[in-house]
Amino acid sequence: MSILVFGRTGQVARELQRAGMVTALGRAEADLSDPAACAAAIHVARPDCVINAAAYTAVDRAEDEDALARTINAEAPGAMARACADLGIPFLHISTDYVFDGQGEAPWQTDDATAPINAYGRSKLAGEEAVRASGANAAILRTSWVFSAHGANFVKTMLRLSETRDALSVVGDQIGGPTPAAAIAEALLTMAGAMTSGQPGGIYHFAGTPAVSWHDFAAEIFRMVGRDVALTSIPTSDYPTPAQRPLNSRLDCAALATDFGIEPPDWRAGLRAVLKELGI
Ligand SMILES: NC(=O)C1=CN([C@@H]2O[C@H](COP(=O)(O)OP(=O)(O)OC[C@H]3O[C@@H](n4cnc5c(N)ncnc54)[C@H](OP(=O)(O)O)[C@@H]3O)[C@@H](O)[C@H]2O)C=CC1
Ligand SMILES: Cc1cn([C@H]2C[C@H](O)[C@@H](COP(=O)(O)OP(=O)(O)O[C@H]3O[C@@H](C)C(=O)[C@@H](O)[C@H]3O)O2)c(=O)[nH]c1=O
Ligand SMILES: [Mg+2]
Repeated sequence: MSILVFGRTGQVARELQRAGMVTALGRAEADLSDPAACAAAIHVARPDCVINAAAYTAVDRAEDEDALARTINAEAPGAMARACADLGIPFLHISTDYVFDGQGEAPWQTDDATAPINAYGRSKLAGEEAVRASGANAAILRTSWVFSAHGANFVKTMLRLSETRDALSVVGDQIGGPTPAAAIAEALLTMAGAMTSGQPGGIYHFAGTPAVSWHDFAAEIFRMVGRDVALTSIPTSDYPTPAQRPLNSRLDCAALATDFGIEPPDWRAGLRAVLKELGI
């Protein structure tokens, strides 16, 4: 099975290249700010399946770059999905917990109403809609709080800050599931195999378990690495950022287990593996 991946340097893109026999297109080969070029790349490659692992992921910056975020996160995936529909091949796309408004405490179901509260989330929701409208056999995998040894993520931010600071304040009222990029790659490859054999896609959730606050995630990072950082749990109101973030990011992952046999990963095992890879 030949799999074409958009994205080469990103967290999930790297893990896809490590886990499977895939052809990865970096920004130089396919720039998502040019949706037609992405569609053309699919027609040239004629793969059995396409996975989009590239996205505009700078949540705060998106507030000022709404149009660019929309082109990359919505128009480009839409064009990719339509190319896959033309070729009759499956398309797998990654979305986010940030399509929800974060109200309540119940884990979000795949068919719960979406209502993004920031520009990144709105661009990702528009991407979901473009993919669903394409007519392709498409899967949209919503995940959250992605971390790996590479790229920019909360684990690496905490480790970096702890080198120069012995006290940190981290929000304790945003709750979600940290998700290892390697587990997302594995899930996508399993889904790609099943969909290439005819299984229908749909919207699915996939996040690490158990759900925690960013503060408790940070505490576990420092506990595992044995760094003595004085951590204070603060409310979101004490950590102002350009983009508003949802308080409740819990994702109900049951459908993916039922339909594809993929269970949510324990993020603590994933964290241990990432710290080992970082040599800590
Ligand atoms: N990170 C997270 O916490 C979460 C991510 N997601 C979703 O998961 C998916 C993968 O995210 P993740 O691996 O963390 O992403 P990263 O932020 O690690 O990487 C983003 C990737 O997209 C590429 N990219 C960005 N802009 C363009 C462009 N114009 N043309 C071509 N490539 C581009 C980047 O390339 P370059 O290096 O050249 O910039 C990079 O390879 C995305 O769909 C994201 O929305 C969902 C939930 C949480
Ligand atoms: C650095 C730092 C962050 N924070 C807070 C800010 C924020 O609420 C939370 C996490 O910070 P980040 O900048 O990593 O969060 P963010 O980049 O918004 O992470 C999101 O990225 C996008 C792409 C997604 O799709 C989401 O699932 C989610 O992973 O921690 C603190 O409270 N103290 C700190 O010292
Ligand atoms: Mg970020």
